[in-house]
Amino acid sequence: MVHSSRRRIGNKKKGHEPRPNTWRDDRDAPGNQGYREVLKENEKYWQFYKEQNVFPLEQFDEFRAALQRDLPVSFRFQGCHKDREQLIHEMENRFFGKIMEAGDTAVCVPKSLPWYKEAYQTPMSRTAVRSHPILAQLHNFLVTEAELGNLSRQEAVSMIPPLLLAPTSDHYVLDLCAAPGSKTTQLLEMIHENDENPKGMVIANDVDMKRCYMLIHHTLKRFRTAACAVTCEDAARFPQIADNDGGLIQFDRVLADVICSGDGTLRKNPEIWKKWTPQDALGLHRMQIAIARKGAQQLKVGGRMVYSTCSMNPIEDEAVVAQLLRDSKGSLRLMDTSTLLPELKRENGVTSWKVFDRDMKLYTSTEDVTEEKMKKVIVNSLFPPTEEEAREMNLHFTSGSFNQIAMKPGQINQKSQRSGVQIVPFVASPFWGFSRQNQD
Ligand SMILES: C[S@@+](CC[C@H](N)C(=O)[O-])C[C@H]1O[C@@H](n2cnc3c(N)ncnc32)[C@H](O)[C@@H]1O
Repeated sequence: MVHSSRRRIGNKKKGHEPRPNTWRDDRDAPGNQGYREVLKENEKYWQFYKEQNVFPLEQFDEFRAALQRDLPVSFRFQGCHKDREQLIHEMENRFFGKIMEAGDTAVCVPKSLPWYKEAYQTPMSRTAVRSHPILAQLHNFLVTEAELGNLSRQEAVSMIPPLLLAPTSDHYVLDLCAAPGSKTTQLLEMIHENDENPKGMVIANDVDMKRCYMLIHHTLKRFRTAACAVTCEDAARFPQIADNDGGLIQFDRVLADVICSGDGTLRKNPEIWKKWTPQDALGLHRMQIAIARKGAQQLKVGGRMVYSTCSMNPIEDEAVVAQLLRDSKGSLRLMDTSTLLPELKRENGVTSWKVFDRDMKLYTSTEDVTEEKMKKVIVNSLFPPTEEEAREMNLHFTSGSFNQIAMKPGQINQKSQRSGVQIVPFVASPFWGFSRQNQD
């Protein structure tokens, strides 16, 4: 199934009224105290992350407190909007001065992110913003501009993968797990940045039909473009696409913002507090590898892929990246991304981790598995590489924030030659992408 966003926009009914003056996700609307009622505790979660070494133990209390705080409000002005600077100016003039004059110490003026100057963040939650008299006016301004397609409300970490991919107007981009589409929009903005009719395009794919609908009718409706097609396919089986001359399209950029346990999104998805166990990640491991592998197969020689999740769990991040590197037999390599977005604070990835099941039983290898039903779950690729293998892979480049993979000549599989590919695994926030070939 392929939808052209131009056809969709062309069919838009005349006189269509803007949606109500509210963010789409209304869980923190007055009267709905959903966030408040959730007990922000999960002993297994804390124990699991204490064992994983993804950050120094002395930072544990800070980590815990950060996850228990409300999600900060963040938004970004759309990259290809001609009047972007003027709009930013208007926002600052109309609201920021008034907020500072009010002298309320509990109020924080949104600040531009050091690594993305068109994006803003305030540590205040949406509920706090909406209940403050001046900030509520700012909120209404943001809602209106979002409806008009001039800005996107998006978590700050979610903005990073497209920035790392940095597509240009002639790039073919594959967004393998795209819905609801905040990164798809950002990628589209980037290919439109200096070109109203770019040669390149974004293929936005998601396996979930309802979420594809949401991507088209909620997200893409605000962005007029003929440079996007939406497909509904299992990313692990994404087909090879032919161009007009029958040649197979290879993508310049691939985003693998994969399905994951979402355990880095506790502030946005509080129900995870109640139900999270280490088993969530175990069940997704093979799918994540399959999607990442398909993305790498669709990548052009010299292209770049970002693998990202919204989990800090090494099983969903480093273990997947390590297996992808093993499978690539030298045709992919991780790149040090420290020169990209230099103002972004980031941590090195880990090279060693522990494998626990639902009951926090520790496995050191597949030989520890006694239960028959766990034999398919506890597989070799869950376990950390040897020190030597980790060093050869540059696995430490994978990071609590993100990292890249560069590329050297080689083969991904017997049927496709690749070289010069870059992969950027992105950890601790939500995202990834891929596609399917005719082969296996
Ligand atoms: C983390 S969300 C993607 C967020 C999205 N990239 C964005 O920025 O808005 C993961 C998405 O993967 C989709 N998904 C899950 N399994 C998939 C599969 N096998 N193939 C393609 N998409 C899949 C889910 O429906 C979900 O929309």
